[in-house]
Amino acid sequence: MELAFTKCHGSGNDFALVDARDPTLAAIDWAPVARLVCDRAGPVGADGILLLTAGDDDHAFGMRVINADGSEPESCLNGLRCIGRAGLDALVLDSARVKLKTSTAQVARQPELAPGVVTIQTIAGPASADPADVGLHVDAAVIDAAIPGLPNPRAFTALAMPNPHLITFVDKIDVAELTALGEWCEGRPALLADRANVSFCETRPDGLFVHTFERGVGLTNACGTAMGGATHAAGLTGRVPFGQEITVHNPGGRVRIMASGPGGGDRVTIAGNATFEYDAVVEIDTDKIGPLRITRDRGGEVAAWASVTR
Ligand SMILES: N[C@@H](CCC[C@H](N)C(=O)O)C(=O)O
Repeated sequence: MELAFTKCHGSGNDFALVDARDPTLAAIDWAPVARLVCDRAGPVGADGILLLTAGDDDHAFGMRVINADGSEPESCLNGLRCIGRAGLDALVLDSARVKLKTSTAQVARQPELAPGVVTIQTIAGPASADPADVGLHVDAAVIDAAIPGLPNPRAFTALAMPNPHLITFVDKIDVAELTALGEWCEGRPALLADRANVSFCETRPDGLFVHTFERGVGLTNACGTAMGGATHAAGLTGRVPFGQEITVHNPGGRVRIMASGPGGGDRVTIAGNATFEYDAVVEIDTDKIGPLRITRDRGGEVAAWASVTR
């Protein structure tokens, strides 16, 4: 098939976004396509595929995400900004309810965070520390505590956003340590029914810095559900008050986040870039991907994002 997509990113977390509102596209087995498209040695390279899907009576449109390894997670909040932009543009809306795999989120246009940087706000959740929601085989919620059976003694907070996250606050992020733990979780240990995204976070004067090893992907420039989870975890552990908007820095950029806490239904509100880099087509043939043909260059947006101070 000839696959038409928009290459996009939120904080450097990059995706091939496909308008799959047509039911014939929605029915495709996207796992092998994601593995071909996301391969960094191939013509595209991405952290995942985003599918803009048709809405229903309660939602203007929907989002599916396929990780680079072909697995389909419950959510992706950097991706939701890009899907939000695509859906709002397609339906000529300023805000919308969006259907995710197991939850509902809201998206809305925001003033540009810098000239030429399209900016979208997402509201998602609820964040849950219930171990059953996280797929963590322990007896009670884990909030800033060591997890028996985990090969890392740090104090973690385990959250479902609703995808599974293990979050720890450290003085200085050790990427080798983060990678080792992320890879251990990828091994489908009995402790974690659904694997987990792992994040190491540093506190900063204006907020947090979060680096994530993503389930089904590996180390990424940013992970929206992880940054939202880290802000919620910062509230649960008294590091940042619930209801306060902070800047969350990441290796790919920064976003603004507010975690409501229980009083606001444990939702996270994130505002950040939804940058479209180019539109293109590629031919996909079972286990082969053809050369990339760019149909629209969006270099102006790439440059606008590059000029944003980190
Ligand atoms: N990058 C995403 C999260 C994508 C899903 C994740 N890899 C998982 O498997 O849960 C984000 O921005 O939230």
